[in-house]
Amino acid sequence: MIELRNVPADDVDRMIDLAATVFHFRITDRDRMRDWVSRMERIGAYGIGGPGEDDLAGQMGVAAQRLSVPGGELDCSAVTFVGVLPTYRRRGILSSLIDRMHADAAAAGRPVAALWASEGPIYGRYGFGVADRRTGFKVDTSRPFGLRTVPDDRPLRLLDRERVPDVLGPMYARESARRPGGLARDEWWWLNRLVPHRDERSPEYGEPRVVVHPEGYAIYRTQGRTVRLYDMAAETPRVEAAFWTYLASIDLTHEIVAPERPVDDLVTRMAADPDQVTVTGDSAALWLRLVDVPAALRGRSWAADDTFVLDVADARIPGNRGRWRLTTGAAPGCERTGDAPDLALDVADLAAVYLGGTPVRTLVRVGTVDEHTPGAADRLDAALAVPLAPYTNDNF
Ligand SMILES: CC(=O)SCCNC(=O)CCNC(=O)[C@H](O)C(C)(C)COP(=O)(O)OP(=O)(O)OC[C@H]1O[C@@H](n2cnc3c(N)ncnc32)[C@H](O)[C@@H]1OP(=O)(O)O
Repeated sequence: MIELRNVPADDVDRMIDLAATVFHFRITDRDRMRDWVSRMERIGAYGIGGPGEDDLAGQMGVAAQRLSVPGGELDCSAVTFVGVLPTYRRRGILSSLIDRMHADAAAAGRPVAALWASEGPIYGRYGFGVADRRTGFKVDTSRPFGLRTVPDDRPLRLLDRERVPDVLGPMYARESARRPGGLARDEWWWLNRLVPHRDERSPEYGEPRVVVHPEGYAIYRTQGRTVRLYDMAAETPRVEAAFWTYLASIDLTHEIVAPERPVDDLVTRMAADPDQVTVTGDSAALWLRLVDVPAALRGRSWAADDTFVLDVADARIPGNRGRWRLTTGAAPGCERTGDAPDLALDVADLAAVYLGGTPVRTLVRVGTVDEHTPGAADRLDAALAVPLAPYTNDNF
C-alpha cells in the first residue's frame, strides 16, 4: 500500500538519495542540495506494509513561486525533484502525487503549476502544455562580429559575485514584467543557481563573470576559447547589442555559445554577417498547468477586446471542465456558460497558448484545437499576443 505524506525535515536526505537513484547522478554537494530541498513543500509516497516497510517510494517537491504572466504575476506551484523508485514504477504513484499537488495548489489559491520535464511524454496527460521554448546559438567570433544595431555606449563594468542579488535582482524584476514566463529569484537562487562558483553540469567552465550596464546584465563563463552565456537581460535592443559586442570581443576567445536564449533573441537579426550565428537548438522549456482555468484567464492582461466561448476538456481537474465565456480586454472575465463554443480544446493546449508562445491557429492546424466559429482562433491569437516571447531561464 502507498500512503502520501508530507516529508519531514529529517527525511530530506532520503529524498536526495532517491533523486540520485532515479536521475542517475552522483551527489557532489549534499549540503547545497539539502538547502534547496529543505526550502520546498515535500510530498512523499511511502510504501506501507510491504517488504520495504516505510520505503520512500516516490516524491515530489513544490516551491511556492510567482510566475510572470502578461500584465503581472500569478502564484504558482513550481514542481520539481519528482521521482519514483524503479522498484515501484508504473503503479500510479506519479499520478497520485500530481493529484495531490493539484489539490494543494487549489487550496493555496495558486491558479497555475509549472515544471521542467525530464522527458516529453510524461506530463501532457496531466494537463501540462509547453508554454515557452528556448533557442540555442553559437556565434563565430574568430573574426570581428559586426552588428546592424548601434550598441548603447554607456560603460559596462564587471560585478563581484556577492553583489549579484542586490544589483541584478531589480533588473531581472523589470525584465520579468516585460516578458512572461519568468520565475521569481531570491538571494539563494541567484547565488546558488545563477552564479555558483562551479557549474556542476559543465564543470569545465570557469568562475561566473557578471557584466552590468545601467539597463541590463549578462552572466557568462569561459573555457578555453569559448564564452558561454548563461543569462542576459537588456532593457533595450541597443543594450542587448552592447552585451553581444562585449562578449564577442573578449580577448583570447573565438566563439560564444548561448544554449538557452529566448526564441525572439535578436542576435540573428542584429548580426551584420548572419553566417556568423548558427542556431544550435530549439527545445521545450516551461510546462504550464492551469489548475484554476477561470482564475488563470482572469489573471493575465489581454491585447484585444473580445469575447469567446471555450469548451475546455480536463482529464484530472473536474472544476475546469466545460464551457467558459472569456472576455478579454481591460477588465478580463471568465464565467460559466451554456452557449455554443467558438473553440474546443484540452486544458494542456490552453496552457500552451496562455503565455502567448504558441499560436492557437497553429494548434488548429495540428488538429488538437477545434475551431467551431470561423476566425475564432485568429481573434484569440490577437487577444493573447505579447510584445516579447515568453521565456524561462530557470530550470528548477
Ligand atoms: C518535474 C520533474 O521533476 S521531471 C522528473 C521526472 N522524474 C524522472 O524522470 C525520474 C525517472 N522516472 C521516474 O522516477 C518515474 O518513472 C516517473 C516519475 C517519471 C513516473 O512515475 P510512475 O509512478 O511510474 O508513473 P505512473 O505509474 O503514475 O504513470 C502514470 C502514467 O504515465 C505513464 N508514464 C510514466 N512515466 C512515463 C515516461 N517516462 N514516459 C512515458 N510515459 C510515462 C505511465 O505509463 C502511465 O500511463 P497509463 O496511465 O497510460 O498507464
